[in-house]
Order: sequence, then C-alpha cells, then structure tokens
Amino acid sequence: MNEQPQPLHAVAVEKAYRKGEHAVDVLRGVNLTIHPGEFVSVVGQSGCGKSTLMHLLGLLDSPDIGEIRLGDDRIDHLPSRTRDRLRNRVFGFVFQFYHLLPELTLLENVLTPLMIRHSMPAYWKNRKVYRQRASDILDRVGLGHRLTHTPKELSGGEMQRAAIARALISEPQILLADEPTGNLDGEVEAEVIALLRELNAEGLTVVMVTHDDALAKAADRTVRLLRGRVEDRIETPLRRAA
Ligand SMILES: Nc1ncnc2c1ncn2[C@@H]1O[C@H](COP(=O)(O)OP(=O)(O)OP(=O)(O)O)[C@@H](O)[C@H]1O
Repeated sequence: MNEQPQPLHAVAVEKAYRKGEHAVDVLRGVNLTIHPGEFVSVVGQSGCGKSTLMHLLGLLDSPDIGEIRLGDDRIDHLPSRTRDRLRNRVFGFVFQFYHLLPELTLLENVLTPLMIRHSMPAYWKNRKVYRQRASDILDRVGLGHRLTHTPKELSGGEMQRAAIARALISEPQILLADEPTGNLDGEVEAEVIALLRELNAEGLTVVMVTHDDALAKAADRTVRLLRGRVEDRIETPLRRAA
C-alpha cells in the first residue's frame, strides 16, 4: 500500500445496530472524503451516529453496506490482522474519557501502543529509542515535566494531552478524536483545541467529532450528519482552500 498520505473515503456507508427483532438504522448512505492535511469536524444531534462513523473510518467496526477506502484501496474488509496493523499504522485515537491506564506512569502510557505493536524482544531491543521518543512527545504536548506521574495526579486537560501524546507515538497520518473536550471546560478546552490545531498545522490530518457547533468552528470544514447522511451544505468553508 502507498506510504504517501492518501484521502480517506466513506463510500455509501450504511450501519445498523440489531438486538433481537429491533434494529437501529444509524448510517443510511454516508459519503465523505477526508483529504490529507485537513481538520474536519463531524457534528450532529446526539445519537445521530457521529461515533459510529468515526469507528467505521478508523476500522474499529465495519459497515453493513458500503466501503471505507484509503486512496484507491478498500480497507474495511481486510483480514483482521491486516486491518489491525493498518489501523495502528494509519490512525491515532483520542476519546472523551482519555482511557489512560491508571496504574502506569505517563511515559508508560504513551509507550503502550509500541509495546502492543512490537514483539517483546523487538520492543526491548529498541526501548531506549522508544522511551526517548515518548519523552519527546510528552514534552511536545507540554508534559515533559510529568513523565513519572500517574493519571490520577493530573488534571483533565493534562490527561487529554497525555492521551493525545499516546495517539501520536505511532506517528499516525490521521487523528480521530471523539469529543476530545467533552469532559473539559473553558480554558482547558481551548488549550486542547489549540494543540489539535498545532498538530494539524504540522501535517496531521484531524477528524474531530463534537456535539458543540461552536467548537466545530475550530476545524477547516464541518460535516453535519442528519438522518443518517452527510448534509450537503458545507457549513464552514475550507480555511486553507487547496
Ligand atoms: N453497540 C450498539 N448497540 C446498539 N445500539 C447502538 C450501539 N452503539 C450505538 N448505538 C446506537 O446508535 C445510535 C448512534 O450512536 P452514536 O454513539 O454513533 O451517536 P453519536 O452521534 O455519537 O451520539 P452522542 O453525540 O450522544 O455521543 C444511537 O441511537 C445509539 O444508541
């Protein structure tokens, strides 16, 4: 597969959740392209399927109908190990509640994707390089002085910055952030958004799910989900039009 950043496409994507006789039709034909280098926000009413779409784009789940493509390659139907490797290589994830491991230090939390990705001998061989990389990334997000602290010693904003650092350690092309400031307020929210914008300016593609229309304006482009589809109208013009 081409190593150059490629556009990510959802093509005629449909997704329903079924339990017994009941089905919730969530996505009913979503077409969306995320171009390399964009910062896109996905908005819509609670329950409209924003998180579902993010999970499908990031290969955490599969569409019932339709395709997820990276460039010209279909990626949603790959064998699970190939999908897992591709997911780890291409995507970084940030969630509302951070999902940091409470018993590990920040440095160890940021290192976990590399521990999972590599065999233990390979990880052990390169551990000094990896620790330096993790330390540099924590420094980059303003937590270089907190390497040995555990999550419970941090504020919400610091935990989210640590979670962003963990997402960055694998050098993803695309950061998928689901309500990254949903648990934060005011100034702290603005700091996290500013960090996402900085990372985007450095080349990282960012897709941010939010229910907050005001926050969505931090992105270059806003995509609204409505009745299971992407609303045609683009609300925020591309700030850096190609
Ligand atoms: N695993 C599941 N099983 C059954 N229904 C589900 C499942 N996951 C999500 N849903 C339902 O699918 C719909 C879309 O959920 P989703 O979390 O994608 O929406 P959302 O737009 O992100 O919502 P919110 O803004 O409230 O987080 C909701 O009605 C939800 O209850």
